[in-house]
Parts: sequence; structure tokens; C-alpha cells
Amino acid sequence: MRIAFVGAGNMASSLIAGMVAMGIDGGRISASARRPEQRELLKSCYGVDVHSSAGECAAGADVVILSVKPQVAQVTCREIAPHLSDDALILSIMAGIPVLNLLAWLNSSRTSARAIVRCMPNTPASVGFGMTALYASAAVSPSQKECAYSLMSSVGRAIWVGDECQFDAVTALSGSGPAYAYLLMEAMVEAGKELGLPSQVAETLTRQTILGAAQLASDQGRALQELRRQVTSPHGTTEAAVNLLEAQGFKSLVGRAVRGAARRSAELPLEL
Ligand SMILES: NC(=O)C1=CN([C@@H]2O[C@H](COP(=O)(O)OP(=O)(O)OC[C@H]3O[C@@H](n4cnc5c(N)ncnc54)[C@H](OP(=O)(O)O)[C@@H]3O)[C@@H](O)[C@H]2O)C=CC1
Ligand SMILES: O=C(O)[C@@H]1CCC=N1
Repeated sequence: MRIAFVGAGNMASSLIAGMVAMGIDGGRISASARRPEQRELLKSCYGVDVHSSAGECAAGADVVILSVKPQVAQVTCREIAPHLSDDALILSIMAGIPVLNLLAWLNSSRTSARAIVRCMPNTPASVGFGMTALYASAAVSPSQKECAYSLMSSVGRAIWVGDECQFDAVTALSGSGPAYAYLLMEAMVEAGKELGLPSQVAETLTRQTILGAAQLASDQGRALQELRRQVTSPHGTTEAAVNLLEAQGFKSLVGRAVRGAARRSAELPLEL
């Protein structure tokens, strides 16, 4: 199976890194990027076949992963359409771009609809801890669904969502989510330093704490509130911090931020 990444920046590189680490041969992957230094990096790190032309990259591939910015989705789809194999499976990781648009741009002169799966991965895929949501369009066969699922499962967890409308929420939660965690970690490191800890110590304490908390939380049998309660001794230190966070509207602030991301995802196709 040949896999082509059309656009190979941050997210595509994370997927390539994860796939190669999980045993997919870099020689079966092609990738297009405009910057020569990015192409050189992908070639030297992962042994992938690199191209400056999106059309050449996609030509003859069994799976084509659309991973350019949403703003250049249309021009890129129109560019690759004449080069695609008849039975190519298209995975789009682009935020906000609905299947209907992709079908129109990719269909070229075809009479039957292309098989398109929308995917929303995230960057921890690079270390095998990605989270990808998938949505299959009507033309996707059961074996193509299996192919999309196993590819994305190779770099972490994957789940199907039954309704494409949920993709804005998915993008806001798990697509953008790693950035929220890093922002929290940055704030914790800064607070640790302000309390007098050496920078290295504050970084190590924060990174390992979030890793440990995430590892515990990965067991869905354990309610998040219960995990929090186990840390929070009555009248203790955690309670002092959590009370302050709640009084200052932490949850509602996070809620507003996530809704803002979902709104932005919904706006993206209106700007094409
Ligand atoms: N970053 C993330 O965490 C996630 C991103 N996504 C989605 O993935 C997609 C890519 O995002 P991200 O990787 O962050 O973006 P990047 O800017 O890092 O990567 C975009 C890639 O597309 C290439 N490209 C840009 N413009 C063109 C063009 N006109 N023609 C051909 N290639 C072009 C770039 O080449 P060059 O850099 O050489 O100019 C680069 O390889 C987006 O649609 C985003 O919504 C989805 C989930 C998570
Ligand atoms: O910020 C973005 O638009 C992309 C989509 C999800 C994560 N990064």
C-alpha cells in the first residue's frame, strides 16, 4: 500500500513519525512540501519519497492524506484530482472542510463519488499516543473503512463519529486539545519558578505530573471527579488551589475557549 501526504507540515510529520515508528516502511510513504528544507528533513529522518508537486506526490497512491492548511484546500484538491487513482482512498485531516466540498473539488470528470474519510488526528500521534476521530462518506467501502481505521489506530486511538456535524466539536476538543494541556503546563512551570524552584526542576515536576495524571485518566473506568477527589485532602493544599480556580471560573473559561475553537472550525469553510 502506498500512502501519500499532500502537505507535510506539523501534523503530517507527526503522523509520518508515528507510522514509521510503528513499523510502516518510510519507502511506502510519499510527501509533498513546498520548502526544500522540510522535504530534506522528511527524507533524512523517515526515508519518505518527497515531492514539491502535490499532483506528483498523490499520483498512483492507494491512500492520499490531505494535510495542507484549509485555506489552500480547494486549489490543492483541484491540482491533485487528475492524478488520483480511480480507487484511491482519500483521508482529509483538514479542520473545517466538509466532505461535500472535497467531493466537488476532487471529483474531476468522474461519475461516481470519491471515497473520502474525514479524520481529526492530533500531534501526540508522533509518539503513538494520538487520538483520531473519523467520519466516512457514503462512498467508502467497509474494507476502506477498515484501512482508514487501522492506519490511524497505528499511531494511537481512533474512533468513528456517526455525524459529520460533530467534527467542529471534535476538532476543538482533541485536535486542538494538546495545546490547552501545554498552556496549562507552561503556567504551572512559571508558577513553580515564581515560588523559587530552579527552571529545570519546575519543568520536570510539571511534565511528569501531567504525564502521570493523563496515564491514570486513560482508564475510563475511573471517573475524573474521583481521581481529582483522591488528590484533594479536606482543608489541604489542593483544595486551596481548586477552590480558587473554580471561584475564578476556570471551567467556564475552558468551556468558552473550546466553544471558540469549534466556532472557528465552523467558520473555516465560509472563508474559502
Ligand atoms: N497541527 C495540528 O495539530 C493539527 C492540524 N490539523 C490539520 O492539518 C492541516 C495541516 O496543519 P499543520 O500541519 O499544522 O500546518 P503546516 O503549515 O505545518 O503544514 C502545511 C503543509 O502544507 C504545505 N502547503 C502549504 N501551502 C501549500 C500550497 N499552496 N500547496 C501545497 N502545499 C502547501 C506546507 O508546505 P511548506 O511548509 O513547505 O510551505 C506544509 O507542508 C491543517 O488543515 C490542519 O487543520 C489537524 C489536526 C491537528
Ligand atoms: O489549529 C488548528 O486549526 C489545527 C486544527 C486542530 C489543531 N490544529
